[in-house]
This record gives sequence, structure tokens and C-alpha cells, in this order.
Amino acid sequence: MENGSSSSSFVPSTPLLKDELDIVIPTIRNLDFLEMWRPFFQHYHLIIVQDGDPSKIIRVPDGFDYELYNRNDINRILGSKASCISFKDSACRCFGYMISKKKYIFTIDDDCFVAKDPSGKEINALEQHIKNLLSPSTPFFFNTLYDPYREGADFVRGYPFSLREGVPTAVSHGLWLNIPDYDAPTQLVKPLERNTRYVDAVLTVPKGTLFPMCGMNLAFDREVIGPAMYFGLMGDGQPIGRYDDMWAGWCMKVICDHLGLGVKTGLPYIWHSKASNPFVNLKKEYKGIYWQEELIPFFQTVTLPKECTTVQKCYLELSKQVKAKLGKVDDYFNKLTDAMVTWIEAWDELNPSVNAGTAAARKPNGTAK
Ligand SMILES: O=c1ccn([C@@H]2O[C@H](COP(=O)(O)OP(=O)(O)O[C@H]3O[C@@H](CO)[C@H](O)[C@H]3O)[C@@H](O)[C@H]2O)c(=O)[nH]1
Ligand SMILES: [Mn+2]
Repeated sequence: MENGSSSSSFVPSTPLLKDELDIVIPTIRNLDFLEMWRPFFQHYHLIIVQDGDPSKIIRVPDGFDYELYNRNDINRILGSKASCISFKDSACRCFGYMISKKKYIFTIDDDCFVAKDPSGKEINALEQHIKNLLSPSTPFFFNTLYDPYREGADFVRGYPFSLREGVPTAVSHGLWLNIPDYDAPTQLVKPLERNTRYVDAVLTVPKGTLFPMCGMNLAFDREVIGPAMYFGLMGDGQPIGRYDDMWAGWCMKVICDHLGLGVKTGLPYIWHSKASNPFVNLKKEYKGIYWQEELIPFFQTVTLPKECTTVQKCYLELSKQVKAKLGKVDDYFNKLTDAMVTWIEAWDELNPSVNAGTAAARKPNGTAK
């Protein structure tokens, strides 16, 4: 493991959650992209998860405070439990979630840059994620004026007052201008399509609704939902890739719904600069494209018993249901359920004190059960 830092003469005003948030970056390349993020990131601690060849030297620009973990570090720290951390896939990023000691995580890919809003102003994506996480969500009743807690908005007429307190926000899911996060078939059919549409909105994903969570520009409350953010078994030696964030998003969402926690999507945007190879992506994704026609009905019908009052208990119960109901889809899911259990064991080993997910389950009227 490598630590890096160098003094900076600039004395910043104290950025929001400066000492309570880690930025997790999975990478196989040099991190020159950080230069563009410097004004927004340099006061935060980075956790760099170096994938692929551990002997490769990853260059980190001066002036950032970071810790870097390669595969040798992961194997040394987790021992046999390292088997649950993917290799040669961005799913490795979840090791950064586990090793962090902070309350919040923001994860970003190294081909994501600072985007501009329609006025031409550079978007501080991290600041927007923090705002999203620090304000409540409204999963039980849809507000047609979008985020009611935002400056210049509110709950509209007919919105039940008993629900206006909202619930704690566990996840903030950001979006991307330029290269959209399309699956390989769509990439192949629409190779030149670029996302130029900036939608100035933050929405709560309603309770009971799943969504395709992308890991490119994502933040979450690690103490509330961290153990559910396992990015699965992908990449080297696995029959599937590019479903890491999707798997985590489906598991996370059913657990958030059960515990009465909120998930937001929309702002902030980042500028996604590089389209990965659609043919390589098709090879990684193709099993996922047909498996998910069985996975989605499974997640849509999952129920967790009321005894599942922590994220860990929910996750272990979910792993049992995956084994029982998806093990017959493909033996991969039996391996995945074992890895889900290993992930929780490793999480609890590295984080003995934080008993995540103890947020009281909330009844629809917003009061604890
Ligand atoms: O083997 C690898 C490949 C890449 N990385 C790092 O992961 C991110 C994403 O890589 P990249 O931008 O090349 O790929 P995308 O197709 O754009 O990624 C999106 O698809 C999802 C696939 O799971 C992913 O969550 C999305 O972000 C970069 O930082 C690479 O350096 C890696 O660690 N190992
Ligand atoms: Mn990318």
C-alpha cells in the first residue's frame, strides 16, 4: 500500500465533509484526469484501487492525499477473503469502500471529467452529491416538482404532510454528458450518439422500483448502506463483466426499500470522455443481457423478513434467496452467493465498530417502526 501527499500553500475554506468522505477510484491507467478535478478534489482523501498488473506504477499528480492499493495489497489485507474482490474489472473498486474509514464515499472513473452546465459553469459533482446525500429522499410518494428540498422548490399541493419529513438518503447516482453509459448492443447500433441533454433535476427512485445503477459517478453513505455496495464477481475468471454496478444497485435498492432509505438519481453530471470497445463489452455483457430477464423479476419479488434490521442481515438473507432462486439459472450465482457472504465477513472484519444499516426501518408515514 502506498501513501502519498505533499504540502499545498493554498489554504482552502473548509470544503463540505472534508474529513468524512473518501473518493474511490478504480484504475488501470495514470491519473492525470485528476488535474481537471483538482479544485474540487484536492482537499479530500483519495483511495485508489489499482487493478491489473500490480507491478505497474500508477502516476498520481502531486498535491493529492491518497492511499493506493494494488492486487498484492488486497491479497495481503484480505487473505483468502480476497477471492470476493474482482480482478481485471472496475468492480475492484468496492475494495475501496471496504477499506475506507469514512462515513461517505464518492466513486468516479478515471475517464470522467468536469462537465459544464448550460450556463457554461463548471460542475462541482462532489458538492452536488454531498447536497443530495445530506438532504432527505421521498421514496413513498412522488413529488412532481422533483426535489422538494432544493432551493426554489417544495412539495406540491396534495403531497401528504405526514410524508414531508422524507427519509435518510443512502445513495446519490449521478449522470454523464458526452459518452452515455449504454450497453454494448446499443453502443454498436448508435456508435456516434452523445448525450447532450442536461436535465436540471434530482429525483428519488420510488420505493419498489429498481434502476440501472452506474458506478461511474456515484456517492453513498457508507455507514448506512456500505455493506450492500458489493460489486460482485466480474472480470478475470468470471463469465460476466460490466454488471458489477448493476448487481450492486439491485441488491442495494431492495435493501434500501426494506430499511426505509432513499436513493436519488440525476444531478450531478460528469463528462464521460471515453467509449470502451463495444465488441469487448459485448463479450463481457452478453450473459448478463439474457440473465437479467430472470434477475429482475427475482429482485422485484424479493421480500426481506422484519428481523433483518441491519444491512448485513439483509444482505446475508438476500444471498440465501439468490442461491435458492438463481442458483438454477447458472452455477455462477452459487459462486456469487458464496462471494456475497465472504464480502460481509471481510467487511465486518475490517469494520468491527460500524454497525451499518441500523437506520430504523420506517413506515410510509415516515416514523420509525
Ligand atoms: O479491467 C479494468 C478496466 C477498467 N478499470 C477502471 O474502471 C473504470 C471504468 O473503466 P472504463 O471507463 O474503461 O470502462 P467503461 O465501460 O466506461 O465503465 C463503465 O462501465 C461499467 C463497467 O463495469 C463501469 O462501472 C462504468 O464505469 C476506469 O476508472 C478504469 O481505469 C479497472 O479498474 N479495471
Ligand atoms: Mn468510461
